[in-house]
Amino acid sequence: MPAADLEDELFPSTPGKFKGERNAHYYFMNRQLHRCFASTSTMFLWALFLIALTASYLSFQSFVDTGSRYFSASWGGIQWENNVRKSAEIRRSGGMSVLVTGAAGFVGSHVSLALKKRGDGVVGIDNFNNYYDPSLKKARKTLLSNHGVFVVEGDINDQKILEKLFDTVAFTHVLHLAAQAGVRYAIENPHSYVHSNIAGLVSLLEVCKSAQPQPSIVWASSSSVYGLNEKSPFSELDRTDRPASLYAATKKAGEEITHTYNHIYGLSITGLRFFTVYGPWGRPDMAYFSFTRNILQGKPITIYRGKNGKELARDFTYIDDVVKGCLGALDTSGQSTGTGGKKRGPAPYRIFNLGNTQPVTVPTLVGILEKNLKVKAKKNVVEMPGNGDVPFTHANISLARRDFGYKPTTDLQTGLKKFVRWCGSSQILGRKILCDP
Ligand SMILES: O=C(O)[C@H]1O[C@H](OP(=O)(O)OP(=O)(O)OC[C@H]2O[C@@H](n3ccc(=O)[nH]c3=O)[C@H](O)[C@@H]2O)[C@H](O)[C@@H](O)[C@@H]1O
Repeated sequence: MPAADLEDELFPSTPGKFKGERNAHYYFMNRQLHRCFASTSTMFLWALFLIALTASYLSFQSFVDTGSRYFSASWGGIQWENNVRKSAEIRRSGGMSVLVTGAAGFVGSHVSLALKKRGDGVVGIDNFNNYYDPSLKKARKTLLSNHGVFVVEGDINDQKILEKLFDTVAFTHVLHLAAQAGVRYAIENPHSYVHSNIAGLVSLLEVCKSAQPQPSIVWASSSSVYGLNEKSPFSELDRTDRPASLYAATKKAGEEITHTYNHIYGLSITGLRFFTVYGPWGRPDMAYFSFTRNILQGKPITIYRGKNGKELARDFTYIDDVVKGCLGALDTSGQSTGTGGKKRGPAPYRIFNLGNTQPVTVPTLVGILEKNLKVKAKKNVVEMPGNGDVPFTHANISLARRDFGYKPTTDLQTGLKKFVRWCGSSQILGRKILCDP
């Protein structure tokens, strides 16, 4: 290598260095231009190369997406459509075809079964998330499938799947139960509440408002919307603007959002405020269920206590009573009035409490479990952490009684006895997966 070149390599020149020497300056400019062009063309080639690389990556991605959609789609296709249509078939005069969201959930599976048994058409949708053991949800799905109810695996945030369902079946009703449940979990995972209870709800309502014909909608609100309300029993006319948890706030938001869709698009809306629903096939995250499991496993349970040592109380409501309430609400929902996404007249907008009207304290609940399980609980009594709980709930149910004859008949003693029996039965998951040590 010539010395000058070597020098250039070792000490890269700057324009200022050669200012006084004309030749050297030209020589230098030449070299710079040459370099500049050389580097521009190299850059150009690199750019071309990168563009080609990106293009081939994108087309590969779209191939993979199309391929995986084609090969692994859990919905769509002739067989799938046949399953949906068959499941939605109405087998009684004056019957309904109902899309049940959250059908593999606790309340969803019970109501789906009850609808099917009386001859209504039912199609379920559920995202089988892992908020609690999804094997319980799969087991509920199997139970439903054995009774002719098809449950589609999908998320209510996916409007395409919802549109496909409405393209396949002209649902007369939607029973919307899919939600992120649980009061205290909102501290850990606030976004899941917004995702399911707000975004998911809007996604569903968007599809319902455009459906031809529009379905009537019955959906699950919650007793938690009463929040810090102290007036007892809770009436639908009481204040619900002081939620104590994000869960409650999203359910309250749901009541407002559904009102908007009723007002603008003429969707018939019925919101049901469930009061701590319990029973067989229930949710393992709820106190009665987790207490049962811990007592059976010899583990301690934590009992929360309110201010000044006051015992917490809930208007625990047995699942069969809630099922009757859901059927009553569906039967009396009235029709939506919109077509082509436009309201043609006023449509019903209703809200009902579905409670038991007999609040029971948490220590009493534990006592009943101990009696049924024949095991003493190891109790840790602690002050209620400020994570969303309210001290008590108590439903006034006169509206639901007046409008569809809602009348709960199962007290906590009887209901927990049935739950414990379910837990102990061998042919189902209850004892094996969820209750056994
Ligand atoms: O009524 C409702 O709307 C709500 O009812 C239940 O919420 P919650 O009443 O809090 O039911 P549990 O989680 O079973 O708790 C029942 C009672 O046991 C207490 N508890 C819970 C857990 C625990 O470890 N210890 C304990 O003392 C709670 O503070 C509460 O007073 C459901 O989990 C919600 O999804 C539903 O919306």
